[in-house]
Amino acid sequence: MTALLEARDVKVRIGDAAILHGADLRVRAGELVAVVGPNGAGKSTLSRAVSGLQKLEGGDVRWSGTPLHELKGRRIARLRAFIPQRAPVPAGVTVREAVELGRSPHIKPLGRPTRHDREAVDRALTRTNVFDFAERKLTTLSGGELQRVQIAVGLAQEAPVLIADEPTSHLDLGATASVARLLRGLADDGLSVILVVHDLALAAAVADTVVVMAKGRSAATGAPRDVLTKERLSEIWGVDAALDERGALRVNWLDRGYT
Ligand SMILES: Nc1ncnc2c1ncn2[C@@H]1O[C@H](COP(=O)(O)OP(=O)(O)OP(=O)(O)O)[C@@H](O)[C@H]1O
Repeated sequence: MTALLEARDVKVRIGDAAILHGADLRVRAGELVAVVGPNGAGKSTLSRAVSGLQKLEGGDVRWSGTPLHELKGRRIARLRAFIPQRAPVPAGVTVREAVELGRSPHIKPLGRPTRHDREAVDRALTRTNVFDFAERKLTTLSGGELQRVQIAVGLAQEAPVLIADEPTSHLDLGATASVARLLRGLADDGLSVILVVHDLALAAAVADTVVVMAKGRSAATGAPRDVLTKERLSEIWGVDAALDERGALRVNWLDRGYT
């Protein structure tokens, strides 16, 4: 099957620092890919670079076969929706108004939203279970509600690939599970999802494919069980941990042999 995104040997330099120097990322239709790795490994930079939000120094990035540099503005916005780690929460804006902004790649400058645009917004509000508070201001929402709204903004864009950068990083367990179920459900429905995430237990539970980033490179890619091995968890994160027979992450939190 053709990959919707195929990124090879991605290189990014910021100032004097080589941030990425050989990262690969690929996603197929209906696949949920989790990008994991320690702090500073380059996960966010990779997700931004393949999305066209961070200048590339090298590498080959293609969306449905088209090189990224040929995809400007509305064209790239129709191929991928990017949900940033810290999306702005402007005062006075309602949930519905925020989600309507997700339609902007489809509405001509000075054009008016069509019936299809309004339906796409309603579908996104419903799918993320935020329809009931669509008229509330963003500033009144809990962290979990706000994150589901950000996903709704992405869904309203109706792009075949959704990229979410750490959508669960500030959420409690219940809100995290809700976002995890939502993203898995979207992938089961055929959307491609790239999830940048620290939580290895979550990645192991929901992902079809895990990409491990370390020191600016993609160090391993494959099914969670093949990639999140005891040896790799020890080598890259310095912890004694492994997936159990059901694929759940078990961590030996207090092992004195690891510092
Ligand atoms: N604008 C920037 N200027 C300078 N350095 C940057 C910039 N953006 C990122 N970096 C550096 O690039 C490296 C990778 O950052 P990145 O945010 O991609 O990592 P990450 O794996 O997502 O980390 P975390 O899990 O902590 O969010 C870090 O060392 C970071 O300090």
